[in-house]
Amino acid sequence: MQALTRPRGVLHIRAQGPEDAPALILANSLGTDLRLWDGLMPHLGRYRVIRYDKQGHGLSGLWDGTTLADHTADAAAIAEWVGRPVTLIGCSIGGLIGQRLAATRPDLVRALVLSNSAARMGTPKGWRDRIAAVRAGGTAVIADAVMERWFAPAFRRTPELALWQAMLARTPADGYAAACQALAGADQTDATAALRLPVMVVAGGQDGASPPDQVRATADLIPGARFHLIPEAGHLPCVETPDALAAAILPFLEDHA
Ligand SMILES: O=C(O)CC1=CCC(=O)O1
Repeated sequence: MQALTRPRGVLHIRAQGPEDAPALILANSLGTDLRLWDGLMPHLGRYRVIRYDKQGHGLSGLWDGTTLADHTADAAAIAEWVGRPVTLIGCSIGGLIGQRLAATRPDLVRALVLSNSAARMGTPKGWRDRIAAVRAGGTAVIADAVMERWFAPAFRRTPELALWQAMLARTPADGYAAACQALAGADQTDATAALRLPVMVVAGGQDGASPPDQVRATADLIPGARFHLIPEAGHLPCVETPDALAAAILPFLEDHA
């Protein structure tokens, strides 16, 4: 277990792979911890891969965490700890963190992979409603509805669903609400349109949280961005279709990481 000390708390990180290999940071979605990427890891053996639990999730503490800037500062600290420019692969809010990191600290980022992410996600009212629900009853009360947003019907019939539901239900309400607050205030549209680095964008054809058209629209903002649709995937292709995700992104990583 590894801890990265931040000025006001500690992040749980996990670094794997050859120390001098091209470095990847994997940034999680809302309500998940670094196990999100377990299915993709066997495909990333030739890279130095750093995973982490976002503030308020998994084993990491919660101190700021209510703005996208707070979460981006954590990602920047991890990239500085790595000591060389990284490729950030971000899922959902993790992709928003990547967009902001590339916009504000281009010295730290070689390339970006945005999985099921967009320059702006959801609506402020939608996030406020979700915050109210988890503050009143904990993350367990939204777990059934969120599983429908995360996963395509075929995956929802597997026994594994219960494990992802448990991960969400065990996310502390304060940490989850803080990240929802960050999402409510996040709009990277202009900054993302100004990005000039290699970017690959992946969408899931059955994504109930960030529909493919919205993901595609974000790819269209960025000159030269590659776009790939995984028709059978929902919001978390790294969980549902890790082989298809790897097949899509490995050539990009080979070119740019
Ligand atoms: O839980 C959801 O609705 C999906 C999601 C939105 C932002 C994020 O990171 O996950």
